[in-house]
Amino acid sequence: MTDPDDRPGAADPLALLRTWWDEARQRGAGVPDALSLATVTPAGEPANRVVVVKGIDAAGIVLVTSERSPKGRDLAQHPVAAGVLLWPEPLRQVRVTGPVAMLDDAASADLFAAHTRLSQAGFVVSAQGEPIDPAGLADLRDRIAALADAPGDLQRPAPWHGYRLRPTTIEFWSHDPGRAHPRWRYTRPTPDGPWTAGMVQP
Ligand SMILES: Cc1cc2nc3c(=O)[nH]c(=O)nc-3n(C[C@H](O)[C@H](O)[C@H](O)COP(=O)(O)O)c2cc1C
Repeated sequence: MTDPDDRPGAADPLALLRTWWDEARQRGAGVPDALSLATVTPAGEPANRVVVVKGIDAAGIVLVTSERSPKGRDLAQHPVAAGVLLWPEPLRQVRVTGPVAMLDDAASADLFAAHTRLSQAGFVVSAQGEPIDPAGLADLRDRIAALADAPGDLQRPAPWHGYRLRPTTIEFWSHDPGRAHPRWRYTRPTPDGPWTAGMVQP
C-alpha cells in the first residue's frame, strides 16, 4: 500500500506531514494532535511526554509549553528533540528529529490567545511541574475556574512560549497488511538545507 503522496519525489516532507496530520484530524480517531516529544535532560538522560501539535508549516512543527517545566529546561540546555506522531486509521507513524527554538513574544502571544479561556486560566494558575499536595488539586481547579470567570483579558505567563521543531529528519511509516510497510526517510544536513529522500526496509 503506497500512497502516491508518500513518494519522495513529493520533495517537501513537511507538506506531506501536514497532509497526514490534516487527514488524521478529519478522521478524528485517537488523539490526532498528540506528539510524543523526547528531549535530553541536563544529565544527558532521555525524557519523553506528549504535547499538542499547534501547527505544521514550511518552517516546522509548533508546540507550546513552559520554559520552567522539565522539558523547557531540557530544551534550554539541549535545544534538540525527537518526536513521534501515531495515527490509528490508516495506521501511520511519523518520526521527526531536529533543533527546537523558542518563538518570539508576539508569536507566543498569538498562540496563547488561540486557547480557550479555561486553558489560558490553567496556564496562568498552574506552575507546571511543581509538586502539589493531592488535597490541593480541588483548590487549584477552583482557582482556574475563578480566573476563567473573571473579567478582562488574561496575560500570557512570561515562562509560557511557543516552540518550533525544525526537522532535519522525517520518516513516514505506513502499515501494509502484507508486512511490506513503506518507510520513506527524508534527511537534510541542516533545517535550511535540501532534503534527500529514500525508502528503507520495514
Ligand atoms: C494529550 C496530551 C496533550 C498534552 N499537551 C501538552 C502541551 O501541549 N504542552 C505541555 O506543556 N504539556 C502537555 N501535556 C502534558 C505533558 O504530557 C506533560 O505532562 C507536561 O507538559 C510536563 O512535562 P515535563 O515534566 O516533561 O515538562 C499533554 C498531555 C497529554 C496527555
